[in-house]
Amino acid sequence: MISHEMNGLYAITPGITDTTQLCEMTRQAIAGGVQYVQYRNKIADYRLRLAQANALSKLCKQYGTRLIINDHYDLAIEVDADGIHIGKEDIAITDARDYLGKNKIIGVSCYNQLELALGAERMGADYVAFGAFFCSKTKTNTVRASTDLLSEAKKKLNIPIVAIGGITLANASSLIAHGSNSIAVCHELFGTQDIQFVAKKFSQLFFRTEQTFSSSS
Ligand SMILES: Cc1ncc(COP(=O)(O)OP(=O)(O)O)c(N)n1
Ligand SMILES: Cc1ncsc1CCOP(=O)(O)O
Ligand SMILES: [Mg+2]
Repeated sequence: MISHEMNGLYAITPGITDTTQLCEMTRQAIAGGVQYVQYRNKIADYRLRLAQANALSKLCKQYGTRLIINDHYDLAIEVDADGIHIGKEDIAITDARDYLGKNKIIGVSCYNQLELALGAERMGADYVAFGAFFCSKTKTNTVRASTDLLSEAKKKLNIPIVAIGGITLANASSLIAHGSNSIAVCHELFGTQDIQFVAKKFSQLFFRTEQTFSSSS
């Protein structure tokens, strides 16, 4: 387990087959201030996943942005990504750690369950993710998480918290204010004409929310 400050915008890539387009969209997101990129593609076959993950790995290394691979620990190793994100249908945390080693990031989906998050932390997760907080256009089979859960989790966890699911520029601030260190976004970021602009707007929310906190405390 590595100790790192997880902060800011976490981009979840859209499931598209055009690798050049995927890289250009991701490059724009990084230019707008994205701190973490998650390669998530549920429709690609092995060859396309490998090609896309390799291309994103090169891109992220070029800009010093962390790349997380969704689901596939073997792909993360293959492309020398910074870590993986796993959920309830994926590899166990302890097995992932054995394969990836102590220097890689392991993120774990905890849906709307604090108990899962406490267990994930004990097993060596580097961050936990809660959600969906809102209705997601990207993933429909989700459970709903609340800001109360975020506040409770903030008190009990020592590792960073990521919020995900239907997050927009209009609803993100309340998640940050309730203790989310990072917000993971797909549609609101990649479904727009000006990805760089939207990424910048999301990134500014962190700065503003933190400023509001420190000036009022
Ligand atoms: C940051 C982040 N949080 C949650 C998820 C969802 O993971 P999972 O439950 O394994 O579902 P899939 O994404 O695999 O459909 C995530 N990918 N990233
Ligand atoms: C992977 C995942 N897990 C819960 S919601 C979601 C999708 C996030 O994408 P969007 O920001 O478009 O809702
Ligand atoms: Mg998964």
